[in-house]
Amino acid sequence: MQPLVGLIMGSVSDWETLQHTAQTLDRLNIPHEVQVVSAHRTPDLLFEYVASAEERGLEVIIAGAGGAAHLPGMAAAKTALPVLGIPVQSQMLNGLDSLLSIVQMPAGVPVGTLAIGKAGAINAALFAASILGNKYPDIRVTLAEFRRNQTEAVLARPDPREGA
Ligand SMILES: Nc1c(C(=O)O)ncn1[C@@H]1O[C@H](COP(=O)(O)O)[C@@H](O)[C@H]1O
Repeated sequence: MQPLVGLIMGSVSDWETLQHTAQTLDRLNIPHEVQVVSAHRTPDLLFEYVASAEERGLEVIIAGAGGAAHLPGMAAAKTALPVLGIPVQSQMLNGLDSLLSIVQMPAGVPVGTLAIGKAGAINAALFAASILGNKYPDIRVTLAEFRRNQTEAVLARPDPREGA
C-alpha cells in the first residue's frame, strides 16, 4: 500500500528509539516508509525527500533526531505537510539538547514536538493516526480500538502489587 507516513531519522543509531514509531504504525495498519536522512550529513537528500513528499502521497512526516536535532525543523522548512519531531535521547545531555533543538521553532514553521525517547516515538505514531483519522475512517476506528484496549488493560490490573 502507498505510504502515508514518512518516518525519517538522522542516523541509523536512532532506530533503537524510532523502531517504536514504526511498530506502533504497524499496529495501527498505517502504511509508512522508513529512511535515514540527515540535515547535516545529507542535506541535498533531505531537501529532495521533503520537497517530493507530498507528490509521492505522504501526508505526515515524522522526524527523529538527537543532539543538534535540526532534522525536524529543516523538514518543516521545506513542506507544509504536518511534521512531528521526536527528540532522541542523547548520551551527553540525555536528550535535553535534542528537545530544545526541535521544540523552539520560530513562528511560521511549526513542528509538533513529542516527548524525549520511546514515549515520544510511540506518541508520534498515535498523533499521526489522529491526523490521518480525519480523512481515513479505518484509521480512526483502529485508533479508537487501540485507546479502548489500553484503557481496558489498565482497568483489568488496578492492583500494582500484582506486577505489570
Ligand atoms: N541530529 C542529527 C541530524 C540532523 O538533525 O540532521 N543528523 C544526524 N543527527 C544525530 O546525530 C546523532 C548521532 O549520530 P551517529 O550515531 O550517527 O553519530 C543521532 O542521534 C542523529 O539523529
